[in-house]
Amino acid sequence: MAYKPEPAGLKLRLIAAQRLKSVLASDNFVPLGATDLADGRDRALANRLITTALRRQGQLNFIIHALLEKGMPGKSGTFEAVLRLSLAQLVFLPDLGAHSALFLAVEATKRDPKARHLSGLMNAVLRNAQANSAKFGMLSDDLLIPDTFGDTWLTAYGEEAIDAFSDALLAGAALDLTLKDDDQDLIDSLGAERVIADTVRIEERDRPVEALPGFAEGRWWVQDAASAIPARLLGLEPGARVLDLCAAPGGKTAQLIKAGYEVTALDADAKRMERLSENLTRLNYTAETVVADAGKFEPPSPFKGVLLDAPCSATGTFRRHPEVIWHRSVGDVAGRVRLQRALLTNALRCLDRDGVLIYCVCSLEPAEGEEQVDWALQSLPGLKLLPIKPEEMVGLEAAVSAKGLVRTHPGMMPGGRAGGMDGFFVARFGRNEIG
Ligand SMILES: C[S@@+](CC[C@H](N)C(=O)[O-])C[C@H]1O[C@@H](n2cnc3c(N)ncnc32)[C@H](O)[C@@H]1O
Repeated sequence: MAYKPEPAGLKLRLIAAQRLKSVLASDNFVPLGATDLADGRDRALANRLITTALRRQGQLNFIIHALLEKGMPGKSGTFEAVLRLSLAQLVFLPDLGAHSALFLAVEATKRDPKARHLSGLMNAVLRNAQANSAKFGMLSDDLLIPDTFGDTWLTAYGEEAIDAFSDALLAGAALDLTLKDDDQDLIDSLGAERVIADTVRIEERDRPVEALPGFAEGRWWVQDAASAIPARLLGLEPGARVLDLCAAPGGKTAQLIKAGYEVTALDADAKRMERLSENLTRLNYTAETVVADAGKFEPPSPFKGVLLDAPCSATGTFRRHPEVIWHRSVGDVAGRVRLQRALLTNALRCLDRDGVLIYCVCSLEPAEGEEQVDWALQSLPGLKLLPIKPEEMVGLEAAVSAKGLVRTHPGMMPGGRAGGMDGFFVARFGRNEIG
């Protein structure tokens, strides 16, 4: 049989389709790396196709609904993923050319034994999409945010913020780092800009994180500007014993060590704790590590500080994980709310009489943030609110509410910088005498 070379661009689409398929089936999105696809240009293109398909998921749902009369065929292998990647290219990435989208989608479908019989349908649907691409390209951004969250967010944050959320979803996130030591030469060599406190931001990079200056020497760690806020608000004396509950992979643990505290880092997930240990080793930091359930942990003696970065819906991370807003249901949020209450209750048991407790979540849901504070103040008489003051949040004073709670969202500009930040909620508590 004559050797038939593989069409250029097919391999990257097959690999991209597998990754997208796994994310559609509920995996977290992890960009393709060199081990997935060695060629850097192919990898960049494959990641661009996947991220466009994920960020535009709401609009693609609309288009697919309009084009597939009988809905998505069941048990059809990579058909849906290939279709979404190809629609993303045809409608939203016109610079990549329509021909390759069509031709390679059909080729990719033919190579999947479970989808092969649908190559004609793929061709017909994409031709229809091509004919209507101008119309589809003008679909409303309102489709980008699912109804599950759209209404709550509109009530909580207002229309202007929601528009900014859509922009942020499409733009993705810059790379924020927390510096171990302040060094302007390092910041310059990273091509970074200061954001707030010890957070710097890299807008564009041409290398993987591990190849950036200072990584191997442990001079910084990756941490979104919003995620770096909670640990700064403990405000204890250096040397204080601090318990980091739900600590892995250790971004906040590293900050607590940097602040001079004696840190115990706890997480229920042993594998994630291994990552925490590796991260601390790279940074030349040390902490006591414990693998345990934060809801049941009984420390030998109470801590001056407890930071509870509770498991949550993670909707605030949608700039880097656009899939979360499609994966999470109202029921998921309710389940996280119950877990957070159990963890908060035990966090209080771990806290010294004059201790400080930080509760935070990377969620945009008031149910996991502001409403949890209302619940805690009513249900845990041992807790009192220690309001956070705007002057503790230099460059982000607007994130502090009248009650002294911190709420960030992707429409905010930390330090006046464009590019947004994750959605985060932070509350600070102390102990009541009766507690
Ligand atoms: C938001 S992540 C923590 C991020 C971390 N604080 C940081 O800054 O790098 C939430 C963590 O909670 C952990 N977790 C979930 N349920 C837990 C439980 N019951 N007890 C302890 N850890 C738990 C997860 O394994 C996960 O590592």
